[in-house]
Amino acid sequence: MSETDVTNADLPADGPEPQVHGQRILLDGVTKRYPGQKAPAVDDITLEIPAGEIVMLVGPSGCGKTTTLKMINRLIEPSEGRILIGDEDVTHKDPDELRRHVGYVIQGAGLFPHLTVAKNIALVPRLLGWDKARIEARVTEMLELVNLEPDQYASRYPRELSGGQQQRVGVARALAADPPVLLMDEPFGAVDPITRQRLQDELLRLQEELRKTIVFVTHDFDEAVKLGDRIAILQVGSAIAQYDTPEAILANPANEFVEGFIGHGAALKQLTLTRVRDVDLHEAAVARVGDDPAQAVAAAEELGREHVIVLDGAGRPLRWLPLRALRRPDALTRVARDENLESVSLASTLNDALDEMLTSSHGVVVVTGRRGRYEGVVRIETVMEAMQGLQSPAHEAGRVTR
Ligand SMILES: Nc1ncnc2c1ncn2[C@@H]1O[C@H](COP(=O)(O)OP(=O)(O)OP(=O)(O)O)[C@@H](O)[C@H]1O
Repeated sequence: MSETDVTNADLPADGPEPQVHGQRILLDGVTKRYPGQKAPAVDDITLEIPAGEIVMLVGPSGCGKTTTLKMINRLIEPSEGRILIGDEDVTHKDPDELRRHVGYVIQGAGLFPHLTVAKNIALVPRLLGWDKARIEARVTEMLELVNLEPDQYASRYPRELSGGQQQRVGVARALAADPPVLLMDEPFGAVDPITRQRLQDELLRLQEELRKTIVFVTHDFDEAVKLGDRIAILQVGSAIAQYDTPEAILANPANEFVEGFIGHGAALKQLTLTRVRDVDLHEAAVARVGDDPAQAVAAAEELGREHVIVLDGAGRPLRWLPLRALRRPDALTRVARDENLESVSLASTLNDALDEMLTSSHGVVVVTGRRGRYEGVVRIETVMEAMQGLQSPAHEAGRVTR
């Protein structure tokens, strides 16, 4: 499967609440002093991370985000304080044992280059002594979970994958032993913006199913708003400037530091709070591979459209074709996939959709849903309308719903 095939599957909005598999994390008065440093890198942080939520740690470079994160799996030992996962104080637990139950994803995925994808994913289950059949089944399940075809990818080496695919394998590896907690340190920092947006969407889709407790470090406030159930905005020494939902932080920044961090264009950032699934999609003219081109043209003309979006047999968008390209009778017999087709998923934000439109200058992006199937299109007008709605007084007063 290529990068562009991968899109979100969305759970039905009215389905049962998925079970929470994550555990609460409590940092209780945690301090880290590095030898030879005058001030502590992390100074007495107390933070409760609720079970099954994504909490984003954001803040300027050097403020202590990574140190805070790495103390949770004791890659860095706290100097003072306690860390609880569930009800267990893990501050004095055997660190190797602890790390087998805490997934960890870093920038660039951190895969072992000399191990195949399957062996990378199997690492922790092997350390936990799972039998061969169980490990094999789990590797297949994990690759499917992150939208990589097991037959195609299991025996490859990391260098034979794109950056985005490597990052997916990194996530699969971190989840292989089904840990209740996942720590992610700028995991999508090294991939291009489009791949980054897709990986973010996939993480949200996974989280709908998995409900892990995820602590996620990022420099990028937009990423924090998109992914976070809550955001902790940190200042030097991991001092918490504000810890709240993205909506509350955008509506009521606690102080000047937070205001500065949010930066200008708060209205634009509000677009990050609105998902594509929350707006009315438009219908494009649609044709399927194998359809009669003349009929496709007639249908498009009836809708007053000059282009059709061609779908494959599984209903996934392949490419836009102008009507003049449909004059040949075999025009829809074989249609190649446009690897650069602008598309977003239902879980993407309107900000993502706007980004795609601005870089493509089409003014429209295709929306995909479950298993990458075509759902409709978002038009620039929809984004503009949403932006006007977000600037209304109700939103300024902070009554923003998600
Ligand atoms: N091993 C170390 N020894 C000494 N000082 C360190 C060490 N690791 C980090 N520091 C210092 O601790 C502070 C916090 O670093 P940390 O990496 O946690 O910050 P960060 O917010 O994650 O930064 P960035 O966003 O740049 O990755 C910084 O001043 C850093 O220089």
